[in-house]
Amino acid sequence: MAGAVGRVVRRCYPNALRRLLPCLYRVYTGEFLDITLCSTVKAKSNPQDHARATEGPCNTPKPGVFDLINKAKWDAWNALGSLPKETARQNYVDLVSGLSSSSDSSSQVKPEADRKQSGYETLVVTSEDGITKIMMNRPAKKNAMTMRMYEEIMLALKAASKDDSAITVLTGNGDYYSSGNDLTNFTDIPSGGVEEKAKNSAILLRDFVDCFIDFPKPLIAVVNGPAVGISVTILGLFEVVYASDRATFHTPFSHLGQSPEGCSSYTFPKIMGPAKAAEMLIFGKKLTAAEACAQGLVTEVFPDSTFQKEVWTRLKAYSKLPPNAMRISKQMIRNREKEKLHAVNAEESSTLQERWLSDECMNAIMNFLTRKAKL
Ligand SMILES: CCCCCC/C=C/C(=O)SCCNC(=O)CCNC(=O)[C@H](O)C(C)(C)COP(=O)(O)OP(=O)(O)OC[C@H]1O[C@@H](n2cnc3c(N)ncnc32)[C@H](O)[C@@H]1OP(=O)(O)O
Repeated sequence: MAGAVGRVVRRCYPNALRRLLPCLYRVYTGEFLDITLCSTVKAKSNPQDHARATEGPCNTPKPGVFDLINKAKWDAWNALGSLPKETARQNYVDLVSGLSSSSDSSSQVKPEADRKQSGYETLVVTSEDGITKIMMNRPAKKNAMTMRMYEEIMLALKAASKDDSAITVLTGNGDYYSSGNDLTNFTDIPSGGVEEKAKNSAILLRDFVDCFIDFPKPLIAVVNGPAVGISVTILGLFEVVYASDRATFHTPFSHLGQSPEGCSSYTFPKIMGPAKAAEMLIFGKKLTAAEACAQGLVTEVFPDSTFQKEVWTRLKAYSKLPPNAMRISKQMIRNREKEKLHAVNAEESSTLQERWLSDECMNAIMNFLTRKAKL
């Protein structure tokens, strides 16, 4: 496989790639590298430096998929790879010093005044008025979803499922809701090569979508701007989707050599009928908010100028409804579908694992990374 891809790369991108992406070039041409730079950058301010500093490279079995907290810790520890112990120790000391000074200052704040949950790097999570709001927070990158963001959304959902809020909201900071999967995710190749990368990504994708399938409380998407890829497909697993009239809905999987995920191969035909679903999922037709609403993917569209005000007023009213009644009603609507959704998720994830290794997919990603293509 690596040989075939290498031939395509050598033929199509002989100079640009050598100049722009030396790491990627070596990986795709078969000279697999341990890209320690990526691990080192990630290791900065990472609590797992503690484990790395005291115990050395990751040496314990990977926790199960539902053990989210330990799995996140394990992934972070494992990602540090061969970072020198001394560097890991120093990073850990820096992190802990930073934490203790910030906790000193937060003790000055009245407890009820600050409901913001810290510790997230890619999200802002707040809990107020019976609503937990999970906001994707990489506005300069159009809220593209990094591996870390997937992990953090899973942790935030897990926490929201147990907190005292009645409803949970996912939204984006800035002009985009989300541009979908961060395409640079594919450049951080482990020592096992692209096959291992594809396998790990498929596991993460499956875990991520499972969290939405199993989420027990009403889940609301506040789509503040354009939405692409996986940020669109998972909308079929939300109870309610409110959109600004600036939002668009785009699933360009064929353009990227990929295939649908987020259970959309099942939920979209159910929601909008097979013909409309095919236009989106096979041909990558981009829908306006009004079109998405007409097809049942979006609940209601609001003018952008009044979007936030109108939506949050509505949500605050909903959040005062009896929470147990809302959970039970959600279960009744969703539960008979759950088994099917988990099976669809497993199948979509394993199909994508193969797609990511295809020349079609690798070429599309490299075209984006070398600035030859945008959606
Ligand atoms: C565990 C793995 C699970 C994978 C699940 C499978 C998921 C599949 C998908 O989600 S498929 C969809 C993937 N997304 C894309 O292909 C979008 C790519 N981005 C674009 O085409 C454009 O950036 C845009 C149309 C979204 C916005 O264009 P524009 O308004 O001109 O802005 P910029 O392009 O200048 O973007 C600003 C800044 O953000 C970076 N960026 C935006 N989106 C992504 C992205 N998806 N991945 C990586 N980087 C992204 C862009 O490069 C710019 O960065 P810069 O300022 O140049 O450093």
